[in-house]
Amino acid sequence: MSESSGPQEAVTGPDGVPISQEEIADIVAPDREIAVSEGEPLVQLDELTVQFGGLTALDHVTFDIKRGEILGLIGPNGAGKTTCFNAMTGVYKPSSGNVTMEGVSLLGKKRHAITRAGIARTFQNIRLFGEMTALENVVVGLDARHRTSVPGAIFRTPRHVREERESIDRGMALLEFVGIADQATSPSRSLPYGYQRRLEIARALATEPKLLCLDEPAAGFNPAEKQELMQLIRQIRDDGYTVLLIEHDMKLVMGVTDRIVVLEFGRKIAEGAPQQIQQDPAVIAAYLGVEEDEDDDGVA
Ligand SMILES: Nc1ncnc2c1ncn2[C@@H]1O[C@H](COP(=O)(O)OP(=O)(O)OP(=O)(O)O)[C@@H](O)[C@H]1O
Repeated sequence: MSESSGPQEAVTGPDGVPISQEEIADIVAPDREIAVSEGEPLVQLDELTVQFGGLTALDHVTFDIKRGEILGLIGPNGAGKTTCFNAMTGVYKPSSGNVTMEGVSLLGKKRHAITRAGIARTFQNIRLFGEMTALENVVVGLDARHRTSVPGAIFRTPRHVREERESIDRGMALLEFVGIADQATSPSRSLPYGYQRRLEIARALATEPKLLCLDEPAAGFNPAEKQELMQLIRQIRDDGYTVLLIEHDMKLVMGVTDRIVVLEFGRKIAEGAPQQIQQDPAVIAAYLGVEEDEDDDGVA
């Protein structure tokens, strides 16, 4: 078990009775859609193209993200993976093509509207509010869903007080879900690196996304932490979320994803189950010449 992330003691309710994982999951995502329509496309990228001046970073890329799956997005450095995330989440404006979620186009929507539509993400470089506690960082994400007005907050109306209490309960449940509830009151910048990554995931989950996009969540992790992260990603999927994962670590990608899309020079070169991708000649060729590391890069 790594130093930065470990099993937590059983959570108990106000009456001291232990709370089950299922009960925690219900508090974490009360409105989540149970994967009744598992396998249906949730998000569809259709001929998505992003250009930076003369450079085509994403070139007519088409694929579906199916409800309830963990989809890996892989490719050598500079292949266009992050650009793809950024185009989906409103950071970059695609030059052409479309991104739809449940059939509704996300093009032209502002970032917060895309969050509200149900896409949340983490970043390659951790972006937390360093001075805020772990719990406060999560509550910020929850606040995006609140309905009380500014006067409501100033005059502390019953609704505001109720929402505040619910936020704290849900925030704690989310921290529990990602395995760092014991650090709730620590300033996020003082948390070990692995905990900060988990906190980012908890904060993204606070918005109750339909799709959670993880951009290299295992960067800087040791093998034990990677194992624990794989478990957490599976737990997130099993709890009814759909996950899009950009990750360089092939063992992790092959071990945790249901399907994989491979990009090279902005183009999709393969799509399929992990075993298929591992043996795909185009994928092997794309990774040839990429420096191989024991735990990083290289297919297989
Ligand atoms: N804001 C930008 N302005 C200009 N070029 C960009 C911008 N963002 C990305 N690019 C270029 O687009 C291409 C794809 O980059 P991108 O970051 O999407 O690749 P990636 O697959 O995520 O790579 P990595 O694995 O190294 O993170 C690269 O050539 C990159 O230099």
